[in-house]
Amino acid sequence: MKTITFYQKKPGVFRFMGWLSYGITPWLAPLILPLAIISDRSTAGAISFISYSSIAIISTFPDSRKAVHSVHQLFWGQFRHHLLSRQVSKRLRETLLHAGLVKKEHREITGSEGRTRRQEILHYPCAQIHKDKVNIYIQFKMIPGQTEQEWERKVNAFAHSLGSSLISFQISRGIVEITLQYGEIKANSVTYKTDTDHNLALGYATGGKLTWDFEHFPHALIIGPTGTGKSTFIRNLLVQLRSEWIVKVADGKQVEFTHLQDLGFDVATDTSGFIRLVEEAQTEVDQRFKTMETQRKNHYSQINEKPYFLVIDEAIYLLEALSTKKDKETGQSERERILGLLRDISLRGRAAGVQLIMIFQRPDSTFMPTVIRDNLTAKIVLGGSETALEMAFGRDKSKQLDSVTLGHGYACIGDGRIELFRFPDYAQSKFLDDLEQQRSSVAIQ
Ligand SMILES: Nc1ncnc2c1ncn2[C@@H]1O[C@H](COP(=O)(O)OP(=O)(O)OP(=O)(O)O)[C@@H](O)[C@H]1O
Repeated sequence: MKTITFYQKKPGVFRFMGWLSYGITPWLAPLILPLAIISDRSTAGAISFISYSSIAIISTFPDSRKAVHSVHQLFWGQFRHHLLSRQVSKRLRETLLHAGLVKKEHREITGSEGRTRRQEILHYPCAQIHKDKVNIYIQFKMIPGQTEQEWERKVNAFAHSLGSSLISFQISRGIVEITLQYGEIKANSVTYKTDTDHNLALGYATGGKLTWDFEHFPHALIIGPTGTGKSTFIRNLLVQLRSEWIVKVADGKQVEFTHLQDLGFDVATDTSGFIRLVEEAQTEVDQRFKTMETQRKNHYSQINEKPYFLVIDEAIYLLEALSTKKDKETGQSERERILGLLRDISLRGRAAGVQLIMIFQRPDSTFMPTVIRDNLTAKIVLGGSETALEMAFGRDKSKQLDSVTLGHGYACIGDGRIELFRFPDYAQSKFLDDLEQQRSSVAIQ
């Protein structure tokens, strides 16, 4: 994280010249040093010439060019950093002034000729500014006499003046903390899980990696209309599921995950397979509960069980295909029965370590009754469709969300904040290669 200096007054030209000279030091040094040290001008000139020629020759080789470039960056970067501090400070000073957050003091000043004039002195709040590749973090110390309401009313002005979006804002004990996002969230690399912790990375948010702690916030609901990168996102999740964990996949589209069968995964592609996976998962919940009861334990890890994932892709296709004809004996249709089992898993799965990951192309309350939806505590919407956001996060919260581009989504874990995040593009072929490699390395061990 870099620190940006906040100049309460416009820095003078000498400071600018000072930083500029510092910035070009590596380029001036071969000229100035020989002239300063050697009295014979022609010898000094020859040394300078040799030094510059050597730099030019060195720069033709890629490796040594890198070294020359990093020396240049070391010095020039400081000058650029000064320019950035000037620019940011200027914008902040203007914003603070227009927002009325500056204390003005008037003093009578008597000149040498004995004439008195009034001078306005501006007192800006002290500020600490830091930045990383995505965010700017500003911390202001309120001037005594200012109120929190005065700052609250003006907080958006800081985002506008720095051309960023407001991520968070907080006031406590006279300290105002503002986080602004100015850069694009980068999500270039797929996350491979190397630890055994019970969490999965969803992607990258403004504060860094966004992780889903599935132990505390069980089950995920993922909604993404076609073409929003749903399958890509799921690949990013699946690759993190450790090989000792139990993973079952119901593939409603019958294309996306069928290849996983070749790698030993239990994949169902038709209705009967889907029914089997749901029944098995629910039986697993029952059995784990029974074992926990007999052993007087209250968590699946205490009975040496591993996390169990039932991933249901394009759940609507699978649920739609289930019969709605009521059974004479039970009075329940097949669809109602399966929804009942899913509801049970969603309710009791946490303690048993059985997780549901349900993926929908379109939100539909028939196939996602509120009672199940509410128990899927990690909610993820890809592509930002209005209805999908509304269904996942509620009308009030979703109103504030902008539409997003491909590769982005919104996630809300538990009752937390809705976070904009980005996930990496991850081709099917690379995903299958990665899984194959993971499986073979486990086999070798
Ligand atoms: N994070 C990303 N960044 C850039 N491009 C992406 C990203 N995710 C997906 N894409 C691209 O978007 C296209 C659609 O991706 P994907 O097939 O995962 O979407 P989908 O929602 O599953 O679509 P469908 O429902 O039609 O299968 C692909 O060409 C993919 O390369």
